Amino acid sequence: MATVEASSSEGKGQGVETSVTYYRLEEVAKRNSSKEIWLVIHGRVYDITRFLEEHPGGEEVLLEQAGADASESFEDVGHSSDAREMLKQYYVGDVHPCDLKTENSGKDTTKNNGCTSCWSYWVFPILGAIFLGFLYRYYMAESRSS
Ligand code: HEM
Repeated sequence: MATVEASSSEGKGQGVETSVTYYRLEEVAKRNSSKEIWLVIHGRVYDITRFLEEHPGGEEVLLEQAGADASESFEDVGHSSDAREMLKQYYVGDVHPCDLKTENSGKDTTKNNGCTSCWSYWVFPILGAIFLGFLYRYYMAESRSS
């Protein structure tokens, strides 16, 4: 079982113990039988086995997403805030951080493009400021000479 237990309990009697279980995507992918269905929504892992028959949208759509990342299809439907609230009951853990990284680097090409172009966010304002500085000095020199 490829789970990592990340416990950050603050000690006995002090607030709620917060422990997160991380699951690798390959492990989630195995839970795709009618006996056990897990899926991922926004980096969180849900065991929706007991929810299958209750789902207002039907079993079929959930079975299609079994063991996979259903974030997109979940959002496409435009689920209500009640539906989002329901998710909490089925939460079992988070996707392992290593899998979150590969997800981004593999699919999100805009992120790379964003990084290569981010220098423009500070270079252009600086050049603009220098230009305005020169302009100001020029006008000051002009007004003094006249
Ligand atoms: C554990 C995750 C999910 C929960 C708790 C959930 C919950 C709900 C609820 C409460 C509704 C009733 C309408 C609403 O309140 O928004 C609904 C409708 C629906 N859901 Fe889900 N859902 C889940 C996952 C999914 C996924 C992965 C799909 C994939 C396509 C899906 C497809 C639908 C559809 C098609 C409807 C019917 C929408 C309609 O009739 O307008 N749901 N769901």
